[in-house]
Amino acid sequence: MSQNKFNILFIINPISGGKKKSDLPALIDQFLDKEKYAPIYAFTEYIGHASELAEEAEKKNYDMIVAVGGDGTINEVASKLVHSDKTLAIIPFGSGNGLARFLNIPLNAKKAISLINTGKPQLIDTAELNGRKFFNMAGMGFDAHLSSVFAGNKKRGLKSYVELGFKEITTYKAQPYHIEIDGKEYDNSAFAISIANSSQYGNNVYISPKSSLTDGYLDVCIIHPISLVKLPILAFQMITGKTHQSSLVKIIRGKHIKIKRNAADAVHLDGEPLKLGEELEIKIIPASLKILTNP
Ligand SMILES: Nc1ncnc2c1ncn2[C@@H]1O[C@H](COP(=O)(O)OP(=O)(O)OP(=O)(O)O)[C@@H](O)[C@H]1O
Repeated sequence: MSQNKFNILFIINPISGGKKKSDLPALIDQFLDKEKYAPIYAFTEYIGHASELAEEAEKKNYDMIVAVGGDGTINEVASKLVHSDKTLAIIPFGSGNGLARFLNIPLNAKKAISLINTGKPQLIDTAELNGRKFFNMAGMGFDAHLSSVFAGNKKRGLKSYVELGFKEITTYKAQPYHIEIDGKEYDNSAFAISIANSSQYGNNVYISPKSSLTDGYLDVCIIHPISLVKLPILAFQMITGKTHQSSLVKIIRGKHIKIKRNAADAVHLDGEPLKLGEELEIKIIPASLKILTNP
């Protein structure tokens, strides 16, 4: 590794967003400021590999680690960089790119690479659910169910995600939840509950338009049970960033959230599904990740 340049590791997910990335190192070589940075490239080979590479890199002489992929790849890499002095950067290559869009990182690869030359690191809040980190959004109910079905789907990309969504939404039933937010209790039946650190799921679909990554709070977004005829209204409110004014969604800010449901079920952390038990505990970790943003 270089002694007089910034050492930068690119962790590249070759399957995210359904886009090929074999020629990406050459593109990075072309657009990265080589006077300033000494780049190293690593392609992930399996689920969890990005996390292993980031953990190793955190202990080594790297100054910056770049997650090349979507929110799932960022989650794996960033989970190992919470409270680290190393900077995380993003080249968005996902299906949704929720965190990258929120941070205003260009979706164009050349522009995202150029931003690494000039961008400024900023500390953002991160969060954890039952001890597992998330950075953009966690959720349960329909969105976790959909992530879980999408993970088993052969096709990636936005089109297949939307197609699956239409199919699954017709049969999904709302669930009851007991929710405690900073000591205050609520009993709700919900179609889905999203715990928002940023404002959007990805693809500029906003569940929590007023969320901030630097306010020290999470937003608990409870989507009320909803009939199929009202779904287009909710979809319109999400696309136009109006869910904070919607009667179909209740948004409550909090730092420490406990949720009890009737049975073990799916949750998602930044779009990656897993099955967890009935009791979920979620906490904000304020100003805990150094990340490159677009000034
Ligand atoms: N070589 C690989 N083969 C199969 N899966 C991989 C490989 N490398 C990484 N993964 C997994 O790919 C999954 C999807 O990645 P990611 O979330 O970044 O993309 P996406 O789902 O297309 O985008 P987004 O989360 O923005 O919608 C992650 O769970 C990651 O662990």
